[in-house]
Amino acid sequence: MASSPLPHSSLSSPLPKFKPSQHRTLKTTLTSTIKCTSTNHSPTTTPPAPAPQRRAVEDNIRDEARRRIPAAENFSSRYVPFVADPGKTPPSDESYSLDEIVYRSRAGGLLDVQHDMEALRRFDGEYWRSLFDSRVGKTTWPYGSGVWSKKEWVLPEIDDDDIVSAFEGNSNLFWAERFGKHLVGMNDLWVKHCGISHTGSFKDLGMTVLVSQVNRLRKMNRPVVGVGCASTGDTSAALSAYCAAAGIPSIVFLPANRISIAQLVQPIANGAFVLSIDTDFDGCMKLIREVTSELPIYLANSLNSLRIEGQKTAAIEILQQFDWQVPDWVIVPGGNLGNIYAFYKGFKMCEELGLVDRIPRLVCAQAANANPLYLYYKSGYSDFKPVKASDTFASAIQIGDPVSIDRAVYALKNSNGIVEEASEEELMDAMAMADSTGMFICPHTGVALSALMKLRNGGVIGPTDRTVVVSTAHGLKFTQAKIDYHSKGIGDMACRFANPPVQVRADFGAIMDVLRNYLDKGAKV
Ligand SMILES: Cc1ncc(COP(=O)(O)O)c(C=O)c1O
Ligand SMILES: N[C@@H](CCOP(=O)(O)O)C(=O)O
Repeated sequence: MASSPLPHSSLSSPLPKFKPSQHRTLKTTLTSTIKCTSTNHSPTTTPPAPAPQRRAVEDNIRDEARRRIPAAENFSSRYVPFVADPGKTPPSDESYSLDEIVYRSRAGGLLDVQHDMEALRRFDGEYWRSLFDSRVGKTTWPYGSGVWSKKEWVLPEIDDDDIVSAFEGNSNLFWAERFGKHLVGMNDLWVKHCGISHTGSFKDLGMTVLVSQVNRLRKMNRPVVGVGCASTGDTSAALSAYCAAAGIPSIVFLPANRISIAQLVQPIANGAFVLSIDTDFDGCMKLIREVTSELPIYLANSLNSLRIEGQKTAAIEILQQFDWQVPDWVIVPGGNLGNIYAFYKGFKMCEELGLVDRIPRLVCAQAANANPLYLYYKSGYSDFKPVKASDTFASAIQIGDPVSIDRAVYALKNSNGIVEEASEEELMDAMAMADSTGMFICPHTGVALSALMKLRNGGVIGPTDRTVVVSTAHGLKFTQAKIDYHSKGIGDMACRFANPPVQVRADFGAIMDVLRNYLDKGAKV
């Protein structure tokens, strides 16, 4: 007999209450071997009850988490105004609980999620490294997620039961052996495949956090009837999937005819209310900001600093995957510019909490057709002007007025960072070259790889520098761009690495002729 879907309200059944004396530490199995730096803090060692091999039919991993005795640590976080220039800006006492619905400071600036670093510092770097390492590759709710395995640094106060997760994160850090060796003369080049994920982009990392918090707010009867975003495709895909998983309405504003078919179909399939609007992304962004200030629709773009908290875990994951060794360079394609700051924040927290002793240099890579940050960088950060972004094959970063410009500049200045740009031909050639070495990347990753090639050619990045290129979306979302390239169907582009299929008659002789010709040209057998 088919069972009826779980109504959303059934998720809000009250949690068992525990007396303070029953509280245990974060990861009881670990604490006996890990040093705690506080003298007045004494982690206990009671191991959790082993999970049964077969669950009763009415039991599941969420129930298991409900039975787990919660941690006693008082980790907390709150919104504070984002301070772009600590030297010039006087400290403010403005702050907000994460349970408030607020996206901007009183002065109209960006917000940042600030963690109680003193509380986190009560544990040393070795403690955090071991805790995070112990959670990788498990199915324990919610730590099976690469984001929630760092829960204490993300949203420490959310109840496990409110979390909406697809066990995102833990993405592959791919050793780009052939691309590195043959195309840029490097032996230590890596691609962090954030796009090989639940909805095919890094947006899942931020969206699990934002939608979980919305889930919590709705259980608290806060006025949130739905969640909305403007999108060039990936944000809307992630928002609609996580909202659908939680039974929360989602509303997405898309620039008409400017996103790929694969991206358009994602929110449609996940049941979002999809508005296709006759403007570009910047126009959609302006409209969603106006709408969310009028209606009880929660804003899900990265202007909302909750998103950054999830996205920063990709940086922590990179360090973890290198066994807590710090790479020299990390190259991130940039559009609305939340992600470059997220990477900075993840690396910086690891440094501040003693997991590593330095942070990598960051590179933000933009499409030349949508390059406001690049132009600002080239002006010595003296004169920021939004641009009218032109069409680009890297359509998800066709953004001329990025909301996180201040965050990006902060990240770059504090990591001795660089901004590079790539023309349409450069980014498409880079994508084709990467694909020919066994990857299947998106055009935005092509932008990042072209930046790498330029910085290698200019001698800025050395042959032995350990370098990570962040791949932001799955290549399968951008098949039309690849088809156009490989069929040499792009005006003014040589498409030097095109590999069009050969049309041949169904005839043995004809096929042998074609194959001999191919082998004579030097195909390796
Ligand atoms: C595939 C892809 N790459 C890169 C970016 C740029 O990220 P950000 O807007 O955080 O700079 C986006 C979205 O903007 C994206 O969808
Ligand atoms: N590429 C993004 C653009 C919006 O970025 P966000 O991080 O501010 O949501 C998208 O996929 O929509």
